[in-house]
Amino acid sequence: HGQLSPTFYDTTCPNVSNIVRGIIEEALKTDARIGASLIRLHFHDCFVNGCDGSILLNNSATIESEKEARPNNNSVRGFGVVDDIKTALETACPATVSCADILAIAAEESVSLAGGPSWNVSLGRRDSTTANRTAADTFLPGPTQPLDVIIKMFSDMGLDTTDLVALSGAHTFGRAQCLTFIDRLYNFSGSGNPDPTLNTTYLSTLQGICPQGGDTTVVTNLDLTTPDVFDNKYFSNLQVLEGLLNSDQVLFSTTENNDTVAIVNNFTADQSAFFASFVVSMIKMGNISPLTGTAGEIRLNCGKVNDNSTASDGLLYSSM
Ligand code: HEM
Ligand SMILES: [Ca+2]
Ligand SMILES: [Ca+2]
Repeated sequence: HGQLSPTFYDTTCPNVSNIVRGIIEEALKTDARIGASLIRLHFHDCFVNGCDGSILLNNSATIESEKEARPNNNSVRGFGVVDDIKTALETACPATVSCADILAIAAEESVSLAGGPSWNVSLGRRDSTTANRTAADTFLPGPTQPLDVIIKMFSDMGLDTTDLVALSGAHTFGRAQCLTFIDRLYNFSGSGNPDPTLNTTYLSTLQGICPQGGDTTVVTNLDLTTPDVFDNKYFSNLQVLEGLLNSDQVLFSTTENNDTVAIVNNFTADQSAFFASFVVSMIKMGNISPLTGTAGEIRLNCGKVNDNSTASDGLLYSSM
């Protein structure tokens, strides 16, 4: 994927990163969670037909929006901020920066604004003219899926176990709804009991937030220690059985012969090792099947495919 390059917009939109950063900074003033929501959009874009902005398309006559796929529906958020970024970029550099690249840049700026690493984002992706809801239902991992299945889903995307553990570290910030982990609190794997790999104090806290028969759309912090800071506390939480999702805790509590435990221990002991791996893995994830060159288009509105008939319609009518 040598087609992508960190200097792609250097002459056509030299300020692109600062513009994206400025809008996220503004949004963070009223929504501490927005950075987390934005990086998740990039992940859910890249795992479905590659990093092509497909997740941003709304339903239309030709589009079955990925927004309504099971892992996304009533869950992914941040579309308004993406639109604000797009509007600002259309003013600064019209028809130049793709929506797929906006997600990649927003992911990096969000991590860096939350205290995590900065990196040079590879750029030059173009936007799809299609979406694939079935692929979103198929390829996005779920919080109750077994570790071996999640490992396989990542390896199908060219991401190894180190990438999986590093990228899971994005759960160092952001929120999750009760419905994504409530089985761990009352009826783990149909046992009628809580998950034994859940710290009992944390269990009581979570039972208070998510009572049986209560509103399962209530959200809580993915990282109970530093909920809005991008750091390695996510990994130390796993060591004391304070991972929120089953898919988080199994990285440490797995009884299979997986190398994820050693990686969690390494990232707990050494935050700079986590940051370095995270950057490598984000660049790898951002390289999944991009559209480049003249493939796809630069969408003018991230929610819909360009209407290429408008110009010729105008000509048609004026000549009549
Ligand atoms: C390893 C497999 C993964 C699973 C099973 C998973 C699952 C989930 C679930 C269930 C939620 C909560 C959704 C909700 O309650 O509405 C969530 C949130 C989140 N995920 Fe993941 N995730 C995974 C990997 C990743 C990766 C690779 C990233 C980014 C690199 C990521 C970033 C996030 C962030 C930042 C949030 C919080 C979003 C917000 O607050 O709006 N996740 N994830
Ligand atoms: Ca996509
Ligand atoms: Ca944190």
